[in-house]
Amino acid sequence: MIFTQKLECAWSSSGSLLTVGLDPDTKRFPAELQGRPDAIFEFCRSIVDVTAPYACAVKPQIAYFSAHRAEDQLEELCAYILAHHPDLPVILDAKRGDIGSTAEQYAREAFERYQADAVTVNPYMGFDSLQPYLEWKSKGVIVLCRTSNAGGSDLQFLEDAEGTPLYLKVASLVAERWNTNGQCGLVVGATFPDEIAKVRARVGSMPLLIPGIGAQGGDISATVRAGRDAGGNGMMINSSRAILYAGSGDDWREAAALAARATRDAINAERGG
Ligand SMILES: O=c1ccn([C@@H]2O[C@H](COP(=O)(O)O)[C@@H](O)[C@H]2O)c(=O)[nH]1
Repeated sequence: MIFTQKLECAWSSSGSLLTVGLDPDTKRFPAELQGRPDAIFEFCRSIVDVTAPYACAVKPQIAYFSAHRAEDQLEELCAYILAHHPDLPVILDAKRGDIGSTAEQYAREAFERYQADAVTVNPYMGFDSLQPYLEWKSKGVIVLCRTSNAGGSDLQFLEDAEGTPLYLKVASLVAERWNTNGQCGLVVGATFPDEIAKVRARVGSMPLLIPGIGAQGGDISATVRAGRDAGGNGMMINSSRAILYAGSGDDWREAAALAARATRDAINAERGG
């Protein structure tokens, strides 16, 4: 099954647009995991098990694994998710971007080593830098467009001679020229709901990965109003820290599950789902 089909099935079976972000910060782990060599895997595995009923996808952020020489734990985690939650899409947040020959290796890493369903990529080296990912026809390629951080405006808001900002040029390029196989999505931050609406207006029903609710303070209602597609779906709304670290005591699993459920419900309240 190709990524977009898997995502549509997940939206429908879970009734959720929430993506649970896996940003395992070892300093914030509960006491029971401190000092364990497999702590990163065990933390993420538990989080996935307890939040999966409330999620349409999970998004491991690769830096939290590679910084701790824990790529093997990411590999094991992705294999675990595939075996135990086969209907839950895995979006590898790597934000890759490099010349084609190197991109081929990054694509293999994402789709073969980690078996991810989709990967995030940076468009600023142009089409040939994304082509190696697009050759994996069954996989999703999610392109940075209007990122959630304030500094994203430094470049993404630059306008061309007609007054079109760069992020909208990216949205149009992806929708009209690069998405020939229907496998692309865009990253648009929840901290910029007006821009989410402008992107949605340009790209039809293309899936949007929307980080920035929770710890970054993005408004859930404004995000859903701006980003939903004609069918009330179209979004993977990510929350990482607000779910992962909702509790720090013995009840950390239950706290994460409750936070995920509450976030799903807040999203659905606006969506009418
Ligand atoms: O524009 C972007 C693109 C990606 N991210 C990633 O999403 C999560 C957000 O974590 P929170 O704890 O929910 O703030 C993190 O992995 C970022 O690398 C983003 O925030 N903004």
